[in-house]
Amino acid sequence: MTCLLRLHDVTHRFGKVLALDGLSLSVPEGAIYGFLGRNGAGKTTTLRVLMGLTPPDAGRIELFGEEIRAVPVRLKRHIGFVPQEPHFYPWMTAVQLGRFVGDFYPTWDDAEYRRLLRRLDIPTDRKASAMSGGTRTKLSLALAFAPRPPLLLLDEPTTGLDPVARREFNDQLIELQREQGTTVMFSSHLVGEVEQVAHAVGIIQAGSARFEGTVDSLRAQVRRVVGLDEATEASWLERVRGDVFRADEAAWRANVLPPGAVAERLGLEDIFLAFARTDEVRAT
Ligand SMILES: Nc1ncnc2c1ncn2[C@@H]1O[C@H](COP(=O)(O)OP(=O)(O)OP(=O)(O)O)[C@@H](O)[C@H]1O
Repeated sequence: MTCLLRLHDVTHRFGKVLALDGLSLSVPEGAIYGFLGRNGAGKTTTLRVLMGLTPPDAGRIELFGEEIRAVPVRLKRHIGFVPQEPHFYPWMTAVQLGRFVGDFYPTWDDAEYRRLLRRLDIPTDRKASAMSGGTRTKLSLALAFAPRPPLLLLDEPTTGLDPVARREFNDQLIELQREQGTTVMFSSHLVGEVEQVAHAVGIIQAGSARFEGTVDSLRAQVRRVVGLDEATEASWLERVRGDVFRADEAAWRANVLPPGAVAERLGLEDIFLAFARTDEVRAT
């Protein structure tokens, strides 16, 4: 698997708050990578590091095959970004915004931008201030895809959209990603959404990666062990450490559980909840 982007042990502090705590992750080239974490887990800080807006205190970044400490402007030009809440000059129309944003990108493709506006049903002559939230979010997608960036970062882009608009947005993201072959990193705290769009998933908690892999491997590997009595639980959990919670199929079948215990399969929602409550899952 070729990775377009890797973070190694990246740390960032805001004063006393340790926002990123030795974060390591790998984003496969050409995939949609769902970056899942609770509020405050460190998703936005990670994306800001990748946009070159927040230089990390420590750690290494590998991006487009280069190893760097912080993301320089020349690489930023090859990264598209869709923010949580897009802010446009309210008096500009979609066409005017295209001209404005296009000036920042040497690879801006105006014909592609016009095609995207038509495709996403975005009015060309209406001011941004008169667009609905859903249309503004789609506009930020068109602006992000028009320069055909090899890497696109989306920071909880569907926040504030109703379920229908969210589904439409995500369907369009999947289609455009497929057409252009873009590598996409998509942050969200909505498990169902990540399940819908992502080929690979990274779960971040308190600034550290807790899991990385495909959605299927996440389902196959993570289980909740029930049926342990208190005395067994303490010694057994100590003995097996994290392995059993992240074992492969064969290890599960090899019956590593103590008598009476059962390893339950979980839905993705429950897996995420289990990761969020550190005491239930001993991973990594
Ligand atoms: N500018 C800042 N100054 C101080 N602390 C900050 C700042 N930005 C973020 N933090 C803190 O860093 C941690 C990570 O925040 P971050 O915004 O990256 O999380 P997030 O996963 O994106 O959360 P959300 O889903 O709520 O957007 C949090 O504890 C947050 O309070």
